[in-house]
Amino acid sequence: MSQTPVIELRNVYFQYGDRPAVEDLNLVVHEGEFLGIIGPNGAGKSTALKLMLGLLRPVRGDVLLFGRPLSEFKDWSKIGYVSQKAASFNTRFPATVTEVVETGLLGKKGTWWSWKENKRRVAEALELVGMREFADRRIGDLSGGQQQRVFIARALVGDPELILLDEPVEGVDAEAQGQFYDILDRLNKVHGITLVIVSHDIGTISNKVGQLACINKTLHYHGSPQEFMEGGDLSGLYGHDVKLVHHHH
Ligand SMILES: Nc1ncnc2c1ncn2[C@@H]1O[C@H](COP(=O)(O)OP(=O)(O)OP(=O)(O)O)[C@@H](O)[C@H]1O
Repeated sequence: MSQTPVIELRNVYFQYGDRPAVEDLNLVVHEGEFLGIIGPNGAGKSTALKLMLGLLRPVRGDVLLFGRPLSEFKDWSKIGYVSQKAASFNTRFPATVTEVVETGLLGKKGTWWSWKENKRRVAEALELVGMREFADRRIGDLSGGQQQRVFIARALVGDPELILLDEPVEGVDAEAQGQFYDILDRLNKVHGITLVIVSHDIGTISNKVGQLACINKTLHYHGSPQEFMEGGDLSGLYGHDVKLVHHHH
């Protein structure tokens, strides 16, 4: 296993207008990890993810991907992203499942596969998320949980080493959430893909991930989910939301 972190945030600072969203944030993610990022509403979790993806540039501090500063990093095909917006996808959008997954191959600089190779990759990605039989269905005709699996397939189709997911199971029913986490677990354990997932749901996420990072502008905790749950006093961080902590299984 390589020692170079997959993601490294060093004293990262970001603000929208004059309101800081991320302050002095340090975070290291190693190859093969399954990291959950939690924190209260407006804590800067989505902002942190966008900083990792180069969608936002830090005002101060450094972001390194696979050991390279963001400004030098070009290997975007190594990274898949499932955005928060995927959950509020316009269900009247007329594309088929195959077409949605194919968009994950667009914009992958330096890769130009044949039509046949593209088809093979799409089929393989759909197979991995158990959605191959839905290939020709319209995305809008699927349930929320099935749509989310299609969005994972889209993130997977370029064969990434790292996938970042921003609250991907928001609004998805409990059974579909379970299936979704099973897929993530397999991608991580069997395929060795490093995963970073942002979630509101501390109770569920703590049972799924290997590492937990708790962010409220800056990093408040980084370690095992078990220790975090046993550690107790989150009131300083969560205020009235501490009740969520009792939701462990
Ligand atoms: N595009 C934007 N313009 C201005 N302010 C923004 C923008 N995006 C986020 N913010 C603000 O920055 C702060 C951090 O937002 P962010 O979405 O990163 O938090 P979050 O932890 O992901 O929140 P949530 O759990 O509610 O999704 C919030 O106060 C938010 O209102």
